[in-house]
Amino acid sequence: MLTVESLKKSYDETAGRKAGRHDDTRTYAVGGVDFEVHDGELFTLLGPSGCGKTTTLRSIAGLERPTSGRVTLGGRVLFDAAQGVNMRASRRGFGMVFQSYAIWPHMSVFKNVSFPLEVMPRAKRPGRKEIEERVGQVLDVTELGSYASRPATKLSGGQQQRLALARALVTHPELMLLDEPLSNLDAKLRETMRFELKRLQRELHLTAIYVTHDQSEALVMSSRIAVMNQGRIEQIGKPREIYTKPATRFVAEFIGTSNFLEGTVASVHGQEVQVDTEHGRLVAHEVDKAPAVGESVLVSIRPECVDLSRQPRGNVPNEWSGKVLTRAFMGDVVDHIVGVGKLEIRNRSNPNLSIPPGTEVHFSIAPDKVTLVPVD
Ligand SMILES: Nc1ncnc2c1ncn2[C@@H]1O[C@H](COP(=O)(O)OP(=O)(O)OP(=O)(O)O)[C@@H](O)[C@H]1O
Repeated sequence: MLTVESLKKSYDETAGRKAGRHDDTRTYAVGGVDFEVHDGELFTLLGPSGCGKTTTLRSIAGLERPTSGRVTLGGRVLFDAAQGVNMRASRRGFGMVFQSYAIWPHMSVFKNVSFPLEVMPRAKRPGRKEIEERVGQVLDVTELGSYASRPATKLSGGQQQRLALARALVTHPELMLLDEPLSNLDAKLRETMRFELKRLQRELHLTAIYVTHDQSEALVMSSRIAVMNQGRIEQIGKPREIYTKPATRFVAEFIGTSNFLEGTVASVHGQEVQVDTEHGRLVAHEVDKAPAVGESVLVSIRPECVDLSRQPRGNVPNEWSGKVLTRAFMGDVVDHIVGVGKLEIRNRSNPNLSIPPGTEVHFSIAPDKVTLVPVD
């Protein structure tokens, strides 16, 4: 539905002009990103502060003029640097919700939502009756129906956030652009709103681009995630893929926690790869892109895939032993740090298994949970 091709944005245009075409010394906030957003999808741009998420979103919205690249929506060209096309933001017809949800404080809840329809150009503006119907509908789906006549400022934070959403939805936008819309809410409300937003997006079959630096928010809500780092996309995939098969060290580190071991490939048989590390050999199964024998790789193992036990199991692959150094109880899970020589391996278990520091233990890792990340 939406296609973004080779999008670049530098805020440093004068340096670029001085440098000329062949010696570009500009710094790029977005350094060339490509992606497609499909119909009905919630597509997330995820990455640390300053990686270029907002700049990418604002470029799609028409609020920033990209330095180069092309943006199309269903075949309609919104921006094309080469052809000199740059459609005005107001003509792109997107619904936008930002971190500061900026509802209109002097208006009622109803008026906040009806206003965008009332100020539409005369040719497009719906009649009074249709306005009432459409506002009623979006207030219902955002569960604000019973607050219609209340002043907007007399709503809780979560309700104000839903109002911002209702106001963006009422114009029936083809695409919603959401920039950290939950970041002003307290932790508990943020969690509830994640599910509400996801429900709304599904029920209304909305297509949305969602910007966040919060990896758990991205994992919960997204159809697909693009992980960004320093103005570039490191990986695009479904949440489970991004989590279980990180393509780069950055992705593995940014999403969740992981144990990392450096190793060298000892053998490859189809999708089974044996890797020698300083601390012992590991076997990995279901390796999609098998590396070559002798190649350096980074092994990534999620803490919940480290299967800890007091007794050796024997007869299982990837079984190592060590000593518990630290134990941390976190309510629903317990983490153990196990020392293997100089290496520290983090395990995450059900709290039923709680082993005190100083205990000799054994652990194994199922070969399909051993992920090999190419060395950058
Ligand atoms: N108007 C501007 N003028 C100059 N530099 C800017 C401007 N806006 C953003 N930048 C720079 O561009 C880079 C990308 O910023 P951007 O806001 O897109 O990142 P982000 O990933 O959305 O970060 P955050 O999560 O902190 O909002 C940063 O280095 C930032 O300092």
